[in-house]
Amino acid sequence: MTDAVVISGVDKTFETKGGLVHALEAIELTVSEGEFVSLIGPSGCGKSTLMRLIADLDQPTTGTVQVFGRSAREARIAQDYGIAFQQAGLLPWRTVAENIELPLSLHGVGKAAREARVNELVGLVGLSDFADRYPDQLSGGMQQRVAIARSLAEKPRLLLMDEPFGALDEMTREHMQSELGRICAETGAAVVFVTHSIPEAVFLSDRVVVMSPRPGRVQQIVPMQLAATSDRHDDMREEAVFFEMITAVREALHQGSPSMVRGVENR
Ligand SMILES: Nc1ncnc2c1ncn2[C@@H]1O[C@H](COP(=O)(O)OP(=O)(O)OP(=O)(O)O)[C@@H](O)[C@H]1O
Repeated sequence: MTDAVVISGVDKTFETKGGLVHALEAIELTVSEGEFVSLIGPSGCGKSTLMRLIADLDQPTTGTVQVFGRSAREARIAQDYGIAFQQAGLLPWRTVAENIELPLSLHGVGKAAREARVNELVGLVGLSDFADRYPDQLSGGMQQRVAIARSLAEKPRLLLMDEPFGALDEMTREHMQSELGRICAETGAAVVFVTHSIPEAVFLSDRVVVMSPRPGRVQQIVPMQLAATSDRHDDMREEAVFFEMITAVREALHQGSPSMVRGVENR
């Protein structure tokens, strides 16, 4: 089996008018095939930067990033993964259905198969009645759900998700977490997931990567001693072991300075 993501010795420095910003330092991280890994840490610790390096939207200053054994660049060209980032990034002149089917049409999937997949996906994200609307007719949370549906269109082996549920209300958010868990179990996709919510990270992940304040380093990797991600259900949110894992992640975050917890939600 080839690992989904291998990050070795990665540093990232930005040159700004105010001087050098050392965003990431000595990052080592491997995400196995089918594994769900969350990144959590204080605001500005480099979570989004790390995601952008994996997606080849930016390059490391030193070190390497591999995706399914290829360079990040080759993986991007081969479109080995689906992306859902904070900004929904929808095309305003395309309807919901047309946005979701875009990756499929780009890859020559036939009309009937595209329609069937889009129907499935709008149902999944609760937007069946909105398939013909345009993005500016939707709330921010709904736009985010369209972006999630689009990232899933091709059943990718790897999903890169940067706070995809940040704009959703709590009820929808928990629903989407359960759905994402189910989808990943079904498709065997590996996921790298950025969140500010400890319970969200715990509910979804096999392992939670706790990052330090800038320059972001991997401070601790906390394995979730819970049922397999494919067997997790909403009732788990009320179990003692769930709270134990929340405490374990919170304590890992607190290992840094007290300001560590800024930008991290306990809800
Ligand atoms: N293109 C850039 N140019 C200069 N500095 C940058 C750039 N991108 C990110 N940074 C800086 O790198 C650091 C890490 O930013 P990043 O957005 O990755 O953090 P984050 O952990 O995702 O934050 P948040 O939780 O607030 O979303 C920050 O200090 C940020 O200002």
